[in-house]
Amino acid sequence: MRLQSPEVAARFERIRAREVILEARGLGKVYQGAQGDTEALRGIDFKVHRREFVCVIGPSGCGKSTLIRILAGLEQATSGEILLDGAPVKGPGRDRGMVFQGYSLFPWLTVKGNVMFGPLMNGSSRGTAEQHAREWLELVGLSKFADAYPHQLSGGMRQRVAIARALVNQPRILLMDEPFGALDAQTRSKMQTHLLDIWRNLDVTVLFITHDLDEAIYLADRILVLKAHPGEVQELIEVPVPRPRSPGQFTTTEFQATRARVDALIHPPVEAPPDEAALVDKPMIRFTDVADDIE
Ligand SMILES: Nc1ncnc2c1ncn2[C@@H]1O[C@H](COP(=O)(O)OP(=O)(O)OP(=O)(O)O)[C@@H](O)[C@H]1O
Repeated sequence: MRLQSPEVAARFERIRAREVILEARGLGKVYQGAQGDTEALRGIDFKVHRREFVCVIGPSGCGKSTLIRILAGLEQATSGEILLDGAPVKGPGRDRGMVFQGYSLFPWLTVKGNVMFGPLMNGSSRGTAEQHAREWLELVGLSKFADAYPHQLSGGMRQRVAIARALVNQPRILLMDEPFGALDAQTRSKMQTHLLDIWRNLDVTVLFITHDLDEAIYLADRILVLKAHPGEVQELIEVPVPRPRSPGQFTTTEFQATRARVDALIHPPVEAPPDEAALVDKPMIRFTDVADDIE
């Protein structure tokens, strides 16, 4: 079945024609610990183009967080390198904005203060920092809450502040590590749509880690599927769902077929161990004497 419509194929042609912003070359990471070494990543190669939205997905322990921490310059690779705009990443920098799952806002600063923090640290005057903070808070729809403190906001609002705080420095790339993972389903869905709206209006490339297949397909141009032990690239999939995206697309053939494909990669069928059939016939241990009638 042909899944990519001519329009979507043409869109990927255009993306590929854009410059490469981020490139991983033979990236590897081995953690050394008292219990021995853990190879978290091995031979990771991929390229991300300007204004592309790439989601990273994979089973627990496949090295997603390690990868994003190396991209952020918070962790050193043991082999290979990361190039941002062609230059090797050697440490943290303003060219990368980070949004994590945990609300990493400063609780003692107001919403505006949190967003102004980066520009002030980078040498902007108070006036300029405040003006930029106001612009970004307007973009994320939080102008009215500029003087509120983080504890006065809902989880979704706090993540919007975190996005404004990351974007105010005008990074080349936004690195997002399960940013909506702690939100309830409804808020999460609103935040996904909100993020797409923001991204559409900006010259920013996004690398977004998630556990959630639907989230990855809804947001991404391409999905980088990793496999675990060690973390290696399994596939880099072009999402055939047209843009602009809307929640109504969740039921489309393209969406469902992509979902089945990624799901099969992440959860390959497991062969039952030879003695599993015997287990099924064993009696269950009972922890209750009450209400046999529920059976
Ligand atoms: N600081 C560390 N020291 C030793 N081993 C580590 C460290 N951080 C991660 N690891 C190991 O590296 C591997 C990859 O971990 P990582 O947290 O990057 O995976 P992940 O895909 O983000 O996992 P999850 O989806 O569960 O958050 C795992 O086996 C993990 O135990």
